[in-house]
Amino acid sequence: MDHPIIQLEGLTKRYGRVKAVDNLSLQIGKGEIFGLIGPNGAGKTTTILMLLGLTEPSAGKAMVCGIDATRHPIPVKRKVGYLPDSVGFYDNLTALENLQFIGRLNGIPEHAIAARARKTLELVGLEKEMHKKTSAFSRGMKQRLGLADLLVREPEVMILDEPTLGIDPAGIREFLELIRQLSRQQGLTVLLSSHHLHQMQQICDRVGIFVEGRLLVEGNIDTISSRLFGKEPYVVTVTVREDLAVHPALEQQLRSIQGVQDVKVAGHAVELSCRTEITPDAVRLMVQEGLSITAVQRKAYGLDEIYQRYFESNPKMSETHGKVQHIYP
Ligand SMILES: Nc1ncnc2c1ncn2[C@@H]1O[C@H](COP(=O)(O)OP(=O)(O)OP(=O)(O)O)[C@@H](O)[C@H]1O
Repeated sequence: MDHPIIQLEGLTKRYGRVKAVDNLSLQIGKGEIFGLIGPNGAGKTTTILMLLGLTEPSAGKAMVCGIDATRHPIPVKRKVGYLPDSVGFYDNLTALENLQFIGRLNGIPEHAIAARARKTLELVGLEKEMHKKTSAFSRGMKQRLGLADLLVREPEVMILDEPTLGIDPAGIREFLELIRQLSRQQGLTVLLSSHHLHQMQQICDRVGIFVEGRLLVEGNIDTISSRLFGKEPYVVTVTVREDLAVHPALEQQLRSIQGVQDVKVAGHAVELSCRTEITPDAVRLMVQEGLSITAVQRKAYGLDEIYQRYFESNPKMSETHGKVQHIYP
């Protein structure tokens, strides 16, 4: 990577006997959206705290925008905006007043504060609500205001910890889209920590999977997926209108198609596992048998499956021998 904005080298944090973060090395480039994924206690928050200079590492280094976060925490805080999972505001002030107050605290010149606060509220989609008191704000509106609170300081890096917690589904979509736009339009680097794998899949350019303080794998989701599941059979589910109990011969007919490894018939659906793409052959056969196809769905291996493979069944952990897998496209 040419110009990493975040550079972690051998970063380690011990709390007594617990290694909350264990020898973490990672680089994140300008404008990237990077997702930190892992079960509770994996070390995500501790990593964030070290990046912000709020916790001192036991070993290793965290550099942000070329600044050592441990030695120079104050200049780092000027470059990094942190959105915790829940943000507090002065309830008796309006959104605009809250933001102006934050601007003043952060040394924005008085003549520039009002215009910058308004512009930022427009950017996060709160232009209509800027004169409302924040006591009347919903959770989603508060998260947007949290984002504005961070953006008004014009950071280079945004660190967001579970930013969509408690927001409704439509609000989540809009919020994620907003983060993506900000990153793309302003070249903002985003570090996102979340347990919501679907959301992470939608928004992240790269993810890192943590467990017990160690980074097990990092890379682009599609690339990790094809590495992990590239040799798996294709799994296709074909659904029909008819009850397949009255077609007892179908299973055997499908098994005779070349490339088919397994066939499971249940109710109105057939699940085919195959070495090659045989969906057209299977569908043709089923139509010839007089069946009415209502859906054909190929199994996709996304972040959910990757996560499951890494922790819940855990088969790959021993193969990594404690080394991180850097997976490049
Ligand atoms: N101040 C502390 N004192 C002692 N142990 C701590 C402290 N902070 C974190 N830990 C321990 O460090 C480990 C990593 O915790 P951390 O909060 O970084 O995990 P996390 O991945 O952010 O988890 P979550 O998803 O629950 O937020 C855990 O075992 C935790 O108990």
